[in-house]
Amino acid sequence: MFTRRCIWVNGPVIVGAGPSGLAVGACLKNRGVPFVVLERADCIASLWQKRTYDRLKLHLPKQFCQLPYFPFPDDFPEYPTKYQFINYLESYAKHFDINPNFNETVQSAKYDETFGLWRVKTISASSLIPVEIEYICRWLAVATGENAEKVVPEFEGLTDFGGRVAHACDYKSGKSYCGERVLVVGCGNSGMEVSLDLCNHNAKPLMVVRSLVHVLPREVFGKSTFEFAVSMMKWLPLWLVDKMLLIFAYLILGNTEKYGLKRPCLGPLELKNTAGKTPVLDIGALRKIKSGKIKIVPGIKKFSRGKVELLNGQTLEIDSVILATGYRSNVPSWLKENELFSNDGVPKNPFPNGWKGSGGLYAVGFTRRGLSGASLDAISVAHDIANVWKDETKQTKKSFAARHRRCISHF
Ligand SMILES: Cc1cc2nc3c(=O)[nH]c(=O)nc-3n(C[C@H](O)[C@H](O)[C@H](O)COP(=O)(O)OP(=O)(O)OC[C@H]3O[C@@H](n4cnc5c(N)ncnc54)[C@H](O)[C@@H]3O)c2cc1C
Ligand SMILES: NC(=O)C1=CN([C@@H]2O[C@H](COP(=O)(O)OP(=O)(O)OC[C@H]3O[C@@H](n4cnc5c(N)ncnc54)[C@H](OP(=O)(O)O)[C@@H]3O)[C@@H](O)[C@H]2O)C=CC1
Ligand SMILES: O=C(O)C(=O)Cc1c[nH]c2ccccc12
Repeated sequence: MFTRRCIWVNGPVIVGAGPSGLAVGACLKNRGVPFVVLERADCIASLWQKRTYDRLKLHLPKQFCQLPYFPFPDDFPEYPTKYQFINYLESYAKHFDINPNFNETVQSAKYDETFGLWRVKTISASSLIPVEIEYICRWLAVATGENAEKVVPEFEGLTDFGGRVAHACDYKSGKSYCGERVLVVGCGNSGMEVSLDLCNHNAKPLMVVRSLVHVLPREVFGKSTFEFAVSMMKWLPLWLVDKMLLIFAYLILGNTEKYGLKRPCLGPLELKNTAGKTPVLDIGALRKIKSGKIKIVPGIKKFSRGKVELLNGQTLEIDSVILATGYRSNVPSWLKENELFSNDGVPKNPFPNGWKGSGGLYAVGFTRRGLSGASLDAISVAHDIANVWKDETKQTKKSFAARHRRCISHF
């Protein structure tokens, strides 16, 4: 049973209260534009609060991770812990007085051509009886993130496996895996860091590497690799910066291919830009791979009770499986639109041209450039909305009320 409500918003509706949603909210506050933030979870930054492991730290230096108009505290380390980052985001929301509507999942959003307005339908689970709400607004800012849903591939026989199977987003610590042989599927930053954490808790990780991967040292000669790349890109073409990164990686890490980690032909930054594949920034997993504490294994053929059969024909006994197989956007499941967003749920136009659609639609945080990309989007989006909002609110309140009434009676 549902009760129904309809709400007019005199400003944008922002979907998602992660760093992107908070950043665009803060930028709008600075310009005096009212808004509503809708969040499916019961807290801000749910990815960071609920779907990350305990020992996670930001892997880019802090100056690339702070949001607009509110710097990190001076005493933050170069790589803040997830708890420090969450505290910062809580202070951010408080500082800008952003109060999202929690436990409210957007089910659909559709542009109403007749009225030139967005109709955003949600289900709110805050009270005992779920409430269906329709928000009506001129602007819609999508901030649901590139990591909204976990990717769980299908594997033959996995249902017969019998042991514990978890996605990396549900992994907290290696403590409960102590002594176990754990198959970690995937070798992105999650797979590498989960494997390292398992090692540190005396578990025995076997990491599946089915294709090619760039592993870079997090620092080159005491300076962040990412920072070095960003400064070099001001002067040099991307391919040349990539070549330099690969030379440094070779000098510092050696030939990773020797350990089963073959590099793609495209350089790490070019691959990030074209395919969105993030290079691994190594924080110690490679040392464990070299010493044999993390074992690299090829792709999976199938599972059976307590066992995995690999593509090279080898069968291994394992106790548990962790799927570090990545994430995807959920935009196609609720946004009825196909101009700004592709079927994959990310903007069709690459950075820096993917933040604006038509009819007052915006995307924040889909640049494949992490938190710094989200901040840039937020500034552009708020600037754009604020200009139109000011013009439109100059119209008499009467005309707004009339539009609002007509639109609601239509509903
Ligand atoms: C483990 C991990 C570590 C990372 N580390 C870094 C790093 O060090 N540096 C960096 O720059 N980037 C990092 N990233 C990238 C990451 O994408 C950003 O840090 C950041 O979280 C993106 O913010 P966002 O607000 O766009 O998305 P999210 O943080 O995912 O927030 C989106 C919000 O939208 C909500 N939502 C989704 N669908 C709906 C719906 N239908 N209705 C209502 N609400 C909805 C979600 O509940 C969520 O709270 C990391 C990512 C992961 C997975
Ligand atoms: N410290 C930090 O700040 C951290 C940051 N992150 C960030 O979070 C985001 C997500 O990272 P992550 O979770 O690692 O996801 P990724 O998408 O980066 O990696 C997914 C991995 O899973 C593999 N995979 C997928 N399907 C299969 C399959 N069927 N069989 C075998 N392997 C498979 C992929 O292999 P293939 O390449 O062959 O498709 C790839 O190695 C990234 O942007 C990352 O940088 C994550 C962890 C820590
Ligand atoms: O951590 C992530 O997922 C990011 O997207 C951050 C990021 C943006 N550009 C990069 C280039 C190399 C490594 C990480 C990133």
